[in-house]
Amino acid sequence: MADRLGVVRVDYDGEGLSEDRCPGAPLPIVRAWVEAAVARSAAHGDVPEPTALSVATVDADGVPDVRTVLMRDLDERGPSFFGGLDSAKGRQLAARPRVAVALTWPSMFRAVRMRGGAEELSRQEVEAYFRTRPWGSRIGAHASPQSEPLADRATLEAAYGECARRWPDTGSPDDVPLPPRWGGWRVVADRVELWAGRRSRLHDRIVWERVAPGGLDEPAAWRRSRRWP
Ligand SMILES: Cc1cc2nc3c(=O)[nH]c(=O)nc-3n(C[C@H](O)[C@H](O)[C@H](O)COP(=O)(O)O)c2cc1C
Repeated sequence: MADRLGVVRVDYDGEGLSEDRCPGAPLPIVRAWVEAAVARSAAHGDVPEPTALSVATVDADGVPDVRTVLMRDLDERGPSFFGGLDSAKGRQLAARPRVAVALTWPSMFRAVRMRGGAEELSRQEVEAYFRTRPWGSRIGAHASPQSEPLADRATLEAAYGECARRWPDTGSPDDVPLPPRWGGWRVVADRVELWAGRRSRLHDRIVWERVAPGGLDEPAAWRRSRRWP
């Protein structure tokens, strides 16, 4: 049956999520779901960007904003992502370091949500990641004052060409310096939710709420509960 947008209704038929599969702290299962999405992407191609992370911030007027980035790391401290420090997200996070993020894998009937604080990554962490990026992406980071008004496409390409001439590709990770206003953030979650779609919209929702300081891998820091779908 198609709905009003012409979209065929799908009865989500995932394997669900039971308490006995959920550890006392969320990291192991979040990581397992990310790894499963990455593996599925490689095997079936129906999860095009398995680490695509929706990042919601709040502007100075309290109006929410959201965009998609790529999650680049995930450890007990939280997921991290990169972008321009003076971009809209960068300015919003500098003024109000609160964030909500979501990973969504519709073909797997799974989603993960987190909310909490955002902390800026150290220059060492940013540099270490920047050096792993392909030359063209490193040049692009220099060429683009992200989120600023841009007159036309030609201006962007001219800026890229100028940076490419300035820092030619030598095959070394040192050929392009880290742009001073390019950085990254880590989400320090105080709430984590896993959603597993099931038949007749009777989905499983398991929530971990922070009750004490500690990493995403420390059961003593979290209280786990279930939510109505
Ligand atoms: C799949 C996908 C991945 C993206 N990855 C990043 C990223 O890792 N970092 C980034 O700054 N922007 C990324 N973008 C672009 C952002 O969605 C956004 O346009 C940009 O960060 C500027 O957002 P802002 O003006 O709210 O700061 C990505 C977009 C898509 C659709």
